[in-house]
Amino acid sequence: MTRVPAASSLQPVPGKPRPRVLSIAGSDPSGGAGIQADLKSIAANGGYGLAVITALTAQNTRGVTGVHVPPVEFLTRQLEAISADVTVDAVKIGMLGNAEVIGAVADWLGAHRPAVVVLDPVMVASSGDRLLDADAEAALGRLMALADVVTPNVPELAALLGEAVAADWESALEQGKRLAAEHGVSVLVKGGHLDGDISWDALVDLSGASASDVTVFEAPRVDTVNTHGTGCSLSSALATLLGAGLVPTEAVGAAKAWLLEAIATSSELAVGAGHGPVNHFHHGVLPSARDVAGYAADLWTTAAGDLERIYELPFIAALGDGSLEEADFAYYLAQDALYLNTYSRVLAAASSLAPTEAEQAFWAKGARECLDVEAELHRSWLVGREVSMVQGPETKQYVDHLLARAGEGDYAVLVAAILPCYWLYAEVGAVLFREFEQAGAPDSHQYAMWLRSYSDPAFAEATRQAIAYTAEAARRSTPAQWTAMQEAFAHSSRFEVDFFDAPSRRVPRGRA
Ligand SMILES: Nc1ncnc2c1ncn2[C@@H]1O[C@H](COP(=O)(O)OP(=O)(O)OP(=O)(O)O)[C@@H](O)[C@H]1O
Ligand SMILES: Cc1ncc(COP(=O)(O)O)c(N)n1
Repeated sequence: MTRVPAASSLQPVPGKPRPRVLSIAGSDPSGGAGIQADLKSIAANGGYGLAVITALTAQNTRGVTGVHVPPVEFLTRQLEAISADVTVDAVKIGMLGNAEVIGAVADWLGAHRPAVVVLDPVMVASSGDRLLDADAEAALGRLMALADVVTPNVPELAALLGEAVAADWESALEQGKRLAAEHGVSVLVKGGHLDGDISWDALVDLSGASASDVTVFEAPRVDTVNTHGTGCSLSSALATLLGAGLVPTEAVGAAKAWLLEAIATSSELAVGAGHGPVNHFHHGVLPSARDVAGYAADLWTTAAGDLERIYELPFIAALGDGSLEEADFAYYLAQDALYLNTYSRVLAAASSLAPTEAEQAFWAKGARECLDVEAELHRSWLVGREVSMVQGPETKQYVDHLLARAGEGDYAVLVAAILPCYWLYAEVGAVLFREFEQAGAPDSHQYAMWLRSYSDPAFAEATRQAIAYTAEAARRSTPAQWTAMQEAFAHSSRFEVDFFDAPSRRVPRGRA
């Protein structure tokens, strides 16, 4: 009977379907900002885009030559048509034009508020043209009360507070904190309009979902004129990622990373002679959040073959029934301790490359725990035993592989290489422990303590998280990266088999 299930119980279950994201904004016929940018941004980030148009602009990359706001009754009719039929997961609000439009959107939100509301308080285009009547700025207060996150740029921040425009990043951030406190809303302060080599943004998060109230995001400033629609694109990506279930800091981090690449590759497009658009589809259309489960399932297919081989190893059979020679076990644990020391450094490398704070903290915690386990192995098992502490060939090839992937600096590929150690250990540990219990958990079993440590629920939970992060990295990867991830995972998975087999193959046999 095989002990390898068709799907691991640690795999992520299919997540939310593709989030349905509604943009309520103005039209930009040049396609770089407004509704047109929003729909591209939503699709690029894995959402399904809907659009209700508040206003038409006549504009191109050089500026706005006209604004037409259709009768507000028709705006309400569009909004009602959507809510009568579609469940909206997230809404992004952009250009509103005048106070009457703001009132209509606020009324609709009051009655049909989706779970996520991102408000980009568009006032003036980057060309300097007004997109909101000056006397309507105060009316935005009503909408802010209905939003989860407001995303002002530096001039908009000043206008919303009735203060002078911040001259530097520190003052802008202070204004962001004040705006958040005044309106009880999270604020994403955008520093795109400031000078300097770094383009700063910060999330002042009042949702309680983040580790801290203020998270600062920095990115290199791209030297380009193609910044038309960056604010529209960022807020739509944010709404999409929040709609997919990411926590606010993760959603901002992922949206900003995506936008940075879209700005950096904008010269691939040749649209207009002024401030050109960003390259929304630099990595194509992302698979939906639901597809994360598919990536984990693909990796499992690779791991399952190796797991089958692991269960057939004499070492595992003897470990399971307690008949394993002590010298073999000691050899295995000594190699494990040696392995864990390097594995800890590799996890620390993953932490330093991680795209989100949650992942950074997760891998750093793992790195720390490896050292604790290594120390415990020395204290409890290896003390007093005559064991060689020289890396065996199987250990060496495994850690060399991991260190090489860490050196390459690609987060997605590195976590794919890291994963089999969590996953296969958790699976093997759970099966051996279950069989030990089924055999009546005999007191005479020499390795019961080891079996218990790897069937620990906390280790299973960490494994579940590691799988989820790797699958999420796969979702965001390019096809070439995904191939490299599969390769890195397959190598590590194979090295796991060799690692478990090493005690039986070591030469000379006898004492460890
Ligand atoms: N040259 C740049 N290089 C890197 N990131 C940038 C650059 N310009 C803007 N950004 C980023 O783009 C996002 C939008 O910032 P910005 O402050 O320009 O907002 P905005 O004024 O609302 O945008 P828009 O240009 O659409 O009006 C922010 O995340 C900002 O950091
Ligand atoms: C319809 C519409 N909505 C928003 C913007 C702001 O974008 P930007 O400041 O990049 O011009 C715009 N120009 N047009």
